Amino acid sequence: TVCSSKYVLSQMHPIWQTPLAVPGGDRQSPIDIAVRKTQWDRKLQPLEMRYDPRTCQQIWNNGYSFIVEYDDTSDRSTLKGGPLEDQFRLCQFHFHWGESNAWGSEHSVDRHLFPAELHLVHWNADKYSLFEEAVLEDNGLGVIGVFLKLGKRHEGLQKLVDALPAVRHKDSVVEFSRFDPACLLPENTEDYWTYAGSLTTPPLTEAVTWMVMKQPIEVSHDQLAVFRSLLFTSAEEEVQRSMVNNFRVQQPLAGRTVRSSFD
Ligand SMILES: NS(=O)(=O)N=C1NCCCN1
Ligand SMILES: [Zn+2]
Repeated sequence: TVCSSKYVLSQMHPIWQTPLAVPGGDRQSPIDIAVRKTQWDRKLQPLEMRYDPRTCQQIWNNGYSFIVEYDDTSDRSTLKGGPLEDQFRLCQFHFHWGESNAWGSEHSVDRHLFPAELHLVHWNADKYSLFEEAVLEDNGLGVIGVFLKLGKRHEGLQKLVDALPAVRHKDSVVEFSRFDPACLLPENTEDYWTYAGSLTTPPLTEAVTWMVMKQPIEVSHDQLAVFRSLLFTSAEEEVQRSMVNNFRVQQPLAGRTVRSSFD
């Protein structure tokens, strides 16, 4: 359901100029994952990602992040298993990052923030026929979150990093093909946390089953620096603003349980 609650105007998001909190929303994201309060669910199945690199279409700077978009008009890049009861289609992936390596991720683990976080966004194609439909339903979306930590250069990410200067400004788009998003997953995809949440950027709808990977991937300082060279602003704007700190503030757990697929 679309968040029908009234917005609190007391706080505004620094980038979207929309309210931060969506009270009346009791399943908002992101959250801190307090490990000692998570509950192991031994019935959680392994996640099954089957991505076809040929469905990769383009990279787009939407003025908040850079989005790598996939053709989701058929079941060629799919996600199922884990906590999901249906088959979901990959529609896009994007990242959130900070101006410094000390923060940038949306979720945290025992309050530990990572320099960046990857979101692979999928929608329930068994129940709905378009992303725009699924985004309004409580079982409509499945987002995989992967933390990025500073370390060795990520060879698979480099192809994406090399394309970023072409989408430096808001509203720029560049063709991007044959990119396998599976290369951005950690070796261990069996261990994850899952909870019922929301989108962290508008429309902020409470439609998301989150699956946050326990194991981060490693990227180099130089690769993150290229993320930070992107701009929130379009080429025409007088004042250029660096695309950094594009994460939402954490939201109340509001009594939810975060389950783990591992003990
Ligand atoms: N950061 S997030 O939760 O994935 N938010 C999204 N909002 C719009 C569509 C895709 N994703
Ligand atoms: Zn995101």
